[in-house]
This record gives sequence, C-alpha cells and structure tokens, in this order.
Amino acid sequence: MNIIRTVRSVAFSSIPNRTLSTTRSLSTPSAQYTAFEVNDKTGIATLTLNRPPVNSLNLELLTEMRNCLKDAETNKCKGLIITSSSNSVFTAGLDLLEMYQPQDERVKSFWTALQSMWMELYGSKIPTAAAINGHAPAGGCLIATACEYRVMLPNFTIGLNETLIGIVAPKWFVSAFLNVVPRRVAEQAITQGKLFTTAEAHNVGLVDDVVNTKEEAIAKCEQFIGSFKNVNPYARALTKQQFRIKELQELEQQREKDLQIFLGLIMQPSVQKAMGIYLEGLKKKSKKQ
Ligand SMILES: CC/C=C\C/C=C\C/C=C\CCC/C=C/C(=O)SCCNC(=O)CCNC(=O)[C@H](O)C(C)(C)COP(=O)(O)OP(=O)(O)OC[C@H]1O[C@@H](n2cnc3c(N)ncnc32)[C@H](O)[C@@H]1OP(=O)(O)O
Repeated sequence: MNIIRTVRSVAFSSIPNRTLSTTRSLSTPSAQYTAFEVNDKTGIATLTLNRPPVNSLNLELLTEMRNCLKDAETNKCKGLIITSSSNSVFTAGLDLLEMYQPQDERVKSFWTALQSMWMELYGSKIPTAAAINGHAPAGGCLIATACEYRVMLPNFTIGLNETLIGIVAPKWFVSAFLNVVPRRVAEQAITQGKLFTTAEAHNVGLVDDVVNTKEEAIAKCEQFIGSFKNVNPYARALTKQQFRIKELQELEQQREKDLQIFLGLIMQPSVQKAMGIYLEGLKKKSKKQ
C-alpha cells in the first residue's frame, strides 16, 4: 500500500485531536486556512476548511485548497474528503469582501484561483466526497457538487442563492448542479436563489445521504471511496472524465472570457450596491446574535 508522506496541515485548536494514530499530518508554514491529512491505513486524504468564522473562500483559501487537491492526486491517495472545522458552516461560499469594492489585480487573481480550484476538484482522478457538516450556500454548494458524493448533517442549508444577492451563478456553477438535480428543479431553485434544507436537498438528490454527526459523515464518505476498491483506478478515472470533460474543456477554453464576464458583472454599480446591502444585512444579523 502507498504510504503518503507529503501532506500539508496547520495546527489549530478548533479541530479536536484525532485519535486515529495512523493519520499523518505535517505542519507547513504556508497552510493557513486548511488542514490536510492522509490516513496511512486507508490512503484517504481529508481536507478540512478552517477559516473562521464561516470559511468564506478568499484568494488564499482557494489557493491552499488547490494545492491540497494536487497533492492528493500526485500522491495517489485512494480518495479525498472535504469537510469543515466549524460546527455550523461547511463554507459560506465566496468571500464577498473579495468582490465588494475590489482591487483590480487581487480580484482577478481571486477569480482565477476559483476557476483553478474548481477544475482541479471537478476533474480530479481520485474519488471525491463532501462531508457537509454545516451550511453550504453558493460557492459552498459549488464545492459540494464538484465532488462525486455528498453527505450532509441535518438542519443546515445548501443551494445556489446568487440571485438573492443580485449576482448570477456562472454557467459552470449551474452545470455541476445539473449533474445531481433534475433540470426543472435546478432551474426553479437557481432562479429563485433557493437554499434547500438538508431534508429538501436529500429529497431532490442534491445530497446522497443524511447522518447526524460529522464522524458518521466521514465514515459514509470513506465507505463511498471504499466502494471503488475492486475497480481499476485508471479505468475509473477515464470513465469519470467522460462524464466531466465537457464542462472542464468549456471553462479551460473560456477562462479569460469567463473572467471578463465576472469582472464586468460585479463592477456594475447596481451589483456593488446590492452586495453592499447584503453584507450590511449579514453584519447586522451577526451583531444581534
Ligand atoms: C450573464 C452572466 C453570466 C455569467 C455570470 C458570471 C459571473 C457572475 C458574477 C459573480 C458570480 C459570483 C458567484 C458567487 C458565489 C458566492 O459564493 S457569493 C457568497 C454567497 N454566500 C452567502 O450568501 C452566505 C452568506 N452568509 C450566511 O448566510 C451566514 O453567514 C451563514 C448561514 C453561512 C452562517 O451564519 P452564522 O454562523 O450565523 O454567521 P454570521 O452570518 O453571523 O457571519 C459571521 C461573519 O461572517 C461574515 N460572512 C458571512 N458570510 C460571508 C461571506 N460569504 N463573505 C464574507 N463574509 C461573510 C458575516 O458578515 C459576519 O461578519 P462579522 O459581522 O462578524 O464581521
């Protein structure tokens, strides 16, 4: 069996120490917002998002995620699980502060990093699974739908709510959503900006399973990844690619255009205004709690 040695991690207090003695995690100074561990026994990698309070996806987190995804694949991990160190938020999606009154160069790097991370995850050769242990709006849902399997804890929400913020879910956000949800359900939900409760998400197939604890969620993901143990990894990867190549090629060929559309949209004064109001609302709500 492959024993994986190259791992990235950060030591942070919000994640309880794993009792699993076979889990290897090394500290690297560059990992600020993620922990990346590989179980030497199963060969399964776990990428834990850790950017309190809500794991909003900024340039640095997206870059770290991509590096972890690459490491998992380069080291031929048996599979990859994505989860969160928070008890209530998987990820709150894209960091709105990256898009609100942005700096020119940074916002370009930010969107490019999102494209790269998504292509790495969506096109990953190894089995991927999301243990959704909290809310997963917008970009959170994007990460979940890029994985091959999703398990969620009860009483949280997931969906593409962009229209409610006055922005548009890009085509590649929508196409990944369409892989798991029937077209009519998807069109209605995304135009409404609907956030599904866990139970609703399970009902429409947006998540595959619902369990009560994070440990159970991780175990379910491991089970999913384990289901490929008798399958040739090369044959599996090429077969997966057949299902996903179209979206990947489309984005790869249109990266610059996609970036320009993104910039053109978010820089519109009406969009900036809507985002400002939305952020203000979030801050007011947060202060009340
Ligand atoms: C024709 C056009 C074609 C193509 C289109 C091309 C381009 C389109 C252009 C743009 C596309 C952009 C796509 C965008 C995707 C996104 O992901 S946008 C982000 C969407 N996310 C949300 O709406 C979630 C917002 N957050 C929440 O609902 C809640 O925070 C929560 C349910 C996730 C968690 O709730 P709580 O635990 O109660 O936490 P608080 O709400 O109190 O938040 C704490 C703290 O965090 C700040 N915050 C929350 N979310 C974000 C965020 N996404 N970004 C930045 N900051 C966030 C919140 O303001 C609080 O801050 P403080 O008050 O503590 O400072």
